[in-house]
Amino acid sequence: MYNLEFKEDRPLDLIGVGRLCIDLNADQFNRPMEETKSFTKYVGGSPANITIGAARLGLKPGFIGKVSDDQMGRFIVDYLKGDNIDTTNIAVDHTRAVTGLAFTEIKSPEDCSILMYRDNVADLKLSTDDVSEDYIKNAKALHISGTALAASPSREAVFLALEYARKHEVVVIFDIDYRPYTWNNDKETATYYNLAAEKCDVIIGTRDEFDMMEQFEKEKKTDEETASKWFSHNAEIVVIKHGSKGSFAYTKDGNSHTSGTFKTKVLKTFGAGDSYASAFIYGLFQHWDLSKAMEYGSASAAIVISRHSCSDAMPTTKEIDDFKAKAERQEIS
Ligand SMILES: Nc1ncnc2c1ncn2[C@@H]1O[C@H](COP(=O)(O)OP(=O)(O)OP(=O)(O)O)[C@@H](O)[C@H]1O
Ligand SMILES: O=C(O)C[C@@H](O)[C@H](O)C(=O)CO
Repeated sequence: MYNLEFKEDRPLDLIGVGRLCIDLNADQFNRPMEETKSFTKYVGGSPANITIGAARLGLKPGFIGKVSDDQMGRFIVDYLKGDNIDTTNIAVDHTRAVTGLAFTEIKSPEDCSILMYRDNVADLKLSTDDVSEDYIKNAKALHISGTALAASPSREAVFLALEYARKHEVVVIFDIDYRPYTWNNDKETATYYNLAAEKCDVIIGTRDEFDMMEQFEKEKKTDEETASKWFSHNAEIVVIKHGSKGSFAYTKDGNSHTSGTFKTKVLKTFGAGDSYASAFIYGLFQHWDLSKAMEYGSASAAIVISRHSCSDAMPTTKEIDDFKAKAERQEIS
């Protein structure tokens, strides 16, 4: 089992921190973006997606972020309000910064990519002035996304939020969320990721993302070695995702868990990580054992990758329960 203490008397369950952007998902599938004629607009940004997913499952989330002072910024805030997400700590930029755009390309169900426009984006202008200690101390958990560490002043805002969270015994969940195009070089990336990850209680990432974080080590680590490294800091749970092969989770008490995947009709692969994370985190809030939380994450991911969007596609508990009841399991391969 794991040792996470959520302070149950606090009004907010989970505060997301970081990227609020717009996904523009290709309407014409199975072709390169050069041939795409139209896109559908959705709210995007990994931390936004995870927060929306948590709200869809019935948690009470908040968000610390910054949006552009235009129609896109207002679209994002209105959408979050529609999911009963507290938006009181989403600041509006006044420097003419823009909303990040994530154009998605669906060449085939297995060959999807994301073209991200990230210059002068409002989300990376989040500053320490936008981070409220009172807001954070009223939450059970804080969820941070690694990409928010990519540039100042967002970087410092995240570290301040981390400090407040640790001071007030707020559980910190770190989704590595490594997006190379947002960073200047690998060494800088790993430096900041390590400084943040060392303070977190739960770390979720793919094997490649952990390899990036651990690049200063003498040699590449196995999943077990990765877990034990982060247990030597503050981690209670380490989750390592392996795409269609499933996921592995480790707890500080030496136990490990594996989860296979659910068979699904894949339309696009992106969104798997965010939907997995939101449902896994929901499971932690229910104090489920890790295998059950991982299974919930896998089911949520299987639903979302069969749909066109990420945020809009985030399922409710009923949708996940119905899906699981009908789906066939593919054990870990
Ligand atoms: N093809 C698939 N079929 C069924 N389930 C899948 C598939 N791909 C991923 N999943 C599920 O989603 C989870 C997360 O996927 P993955 O390991 O690709 O994370 P990620 O790289 O963070 O995702 P994303 O593509 O959203 O960035 C997996 O552990 C698995 O449970
Ligand atoms: O995180 C991003 O900026 C891209 C997301 O908006 C997109 O939905 C995705 O890749 C989800 O994993």
